[in-house]
Amino acid sequence: MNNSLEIHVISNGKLSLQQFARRAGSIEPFVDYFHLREKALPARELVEGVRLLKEAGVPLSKIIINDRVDVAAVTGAAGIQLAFHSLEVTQVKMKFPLLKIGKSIHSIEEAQQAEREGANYVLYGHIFPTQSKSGLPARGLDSLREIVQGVNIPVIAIGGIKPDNKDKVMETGATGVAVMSGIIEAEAPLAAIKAYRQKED
Ligand SMILES: Cc1nc(C(=O)O)sc1CCOP(=O)(O)O
Repeated sequence: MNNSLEIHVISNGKLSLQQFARRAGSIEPFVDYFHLREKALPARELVEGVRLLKEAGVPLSKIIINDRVDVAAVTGAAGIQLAFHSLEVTQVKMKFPLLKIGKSIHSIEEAQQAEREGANYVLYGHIFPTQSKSGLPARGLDSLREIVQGVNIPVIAIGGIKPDNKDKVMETGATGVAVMSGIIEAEAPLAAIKAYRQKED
């Protein structure tokens, strides 16, 4: 397998943790990172979610927790995905220097600030129209390219990314893509992830 495209798969808050873990386990070799993004769940259930992921064959080195630094810390997950309402990158970095820190950003200024603060990568979107962000205009490939050229850390693109548009995303210089509905909600997640991995030679 050619792993040049970094693929992040994000939970959607709709599947049970058991379902998410089972599907994650079935596609684990093809995925670089799994994000546990379950805004409605309390910390204790998120910790259980990490346990289920590990049981399904997903190593801690591939698990990123959304927002909840406490959950990342106690589980030993590899990373944390911070949003605008989360703790600041600098605060997290000071206490947890080994944690991989991703910051969700929506402008070039936010991207550059995240880089200055020590984020390991930024997540930028939404690039294409997506049901997850209906009503908000998509930011498009040109603005993604501007972000990529404006920082020295990896940029992961998110929002409406499908097998037939991921090559255009990669052409901007983005390091990878993050996908919610296109993989984990697919009827056949394994076929779906393989479609994202095609034509990468
Ligand atoms: C979780 C999330 N964050 C976004 C952002 O723009 O920051 S877009 C998004 C949802 C992406 O879902 P899908 O892959 O199904 O389009």
